[in-house]
Amino acid sequence: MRSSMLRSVRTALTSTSSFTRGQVLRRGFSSESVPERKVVVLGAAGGIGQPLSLLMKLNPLVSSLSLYDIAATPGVAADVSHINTRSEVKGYVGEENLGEALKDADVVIIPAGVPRKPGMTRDDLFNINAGIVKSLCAAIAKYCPHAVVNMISNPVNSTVPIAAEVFKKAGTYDEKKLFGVTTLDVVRARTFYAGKANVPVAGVNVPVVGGHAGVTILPLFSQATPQANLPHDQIVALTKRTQDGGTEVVEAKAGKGSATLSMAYAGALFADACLKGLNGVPDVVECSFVQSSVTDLPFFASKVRLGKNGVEEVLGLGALSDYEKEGLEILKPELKSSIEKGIKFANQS
Ligand SMILES: NC(=O)c1ccc[n+]([C@@H]2O[C@H](COP(=O)([O-])OP(=O)(O)OC[C@H]3O[C@@H](n4cnc5c(N)ncnc54)[C@H](O)[C@@H]3O)[C@@H](O)[C@H]2O)c1
Ligand SMILES: O=C(O)C[C@H](O)C(=O)O
Repeated sequence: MRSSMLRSVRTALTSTSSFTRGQVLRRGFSSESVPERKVVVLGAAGGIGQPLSLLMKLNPLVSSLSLYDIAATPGVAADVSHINTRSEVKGYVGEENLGEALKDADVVIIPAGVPRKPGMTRDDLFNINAGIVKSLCAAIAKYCPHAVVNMISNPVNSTVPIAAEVFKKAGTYDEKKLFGVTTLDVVRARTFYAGKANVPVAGVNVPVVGGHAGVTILPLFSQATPQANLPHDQIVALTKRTQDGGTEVVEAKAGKGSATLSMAYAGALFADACLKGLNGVPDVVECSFVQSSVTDLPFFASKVRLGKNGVEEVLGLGALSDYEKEGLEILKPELKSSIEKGIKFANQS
């Protein structure tokens, strides 16, 4: 999946046409049958939004790219629109234009909201971001109720349940179409594991389950491929580094926000997987925070098979090591309370 996306990016950068015949054939489409797909980025002028918009502009599966923010979108859209790739770009600014931005969307990506500063938890963002997400989701329910939603805004463990409640109230909830984006945890786990195992990162995969905050992020290094049989103390260190990956970036940025570039990469990777699923590409599997019955919690991140309707199958956890079983029990109370906080907020007003 990753190599095909890199291929797509390379092709987009080197081709004056939207996508090459070879690429179209590799995806199993005739050039006539590549579907039109509209992707919307809400918060497109932000630290994540800008590079994510760039990466979506490079994605040949996108035919229409709609960039929305409360400020500065016209400049971002004008800039990105000059890139000679398939999609037509439009920029929208201000709430009065949100409906037009969302209309006919296939995939809506939401990186709108404030990022952390050193010393903050993701939950400290709740007070501001919960309201932002709630109003954006109300607009999604109104203007593009069938779109696949990729939630990036933190705290993901609460913003996804908020979105679900907003959609339920509007009568548009489809649990197959709501995703919390946890791909950055997988990206980090792959990178850190490859470093420790001394294997080429391109061939590494590591499932990451649970949620997206601190101990709720549970990388399953026992299932990492290729197997490296790392000693337990190294697995513990890798787990901790993956759980604290966001904080590592927040501290290094020293007050200037959180991960933006790696997040844009991860967000583009996940949106690409959703588009492939919608287009009927078989065996597209990514980890994501979704409505789930894998544990006793109503939402949980695990491997998910993506298809024409969004989630095709939520996959189970597989065999866990004792250390991972312990991690699973540790994460449940925090994840439960973050989910409940989101549900309560959404139903308050
Ligand atoms: N899921 C993840 O793995 C992950 C990773 C990194 C960051 N994040 C989260 O993503 C969010 C954005 O981070 P960032 O660094 O891009 O922040 P940022 O402040 O640089 O950008 C956020 C953008 O959202 C816009 N915005 C605010 N309210 C809006 C609204 N009502 N409608 C549309 N746009 C609105 C702002 O104008 C700004 O352009 C944060 O909540 C951050 O914690 C999540
Ligand atoms: O750490 C953060 O606040 C941003 C994001 O959730 C991350 O994992 O980088």
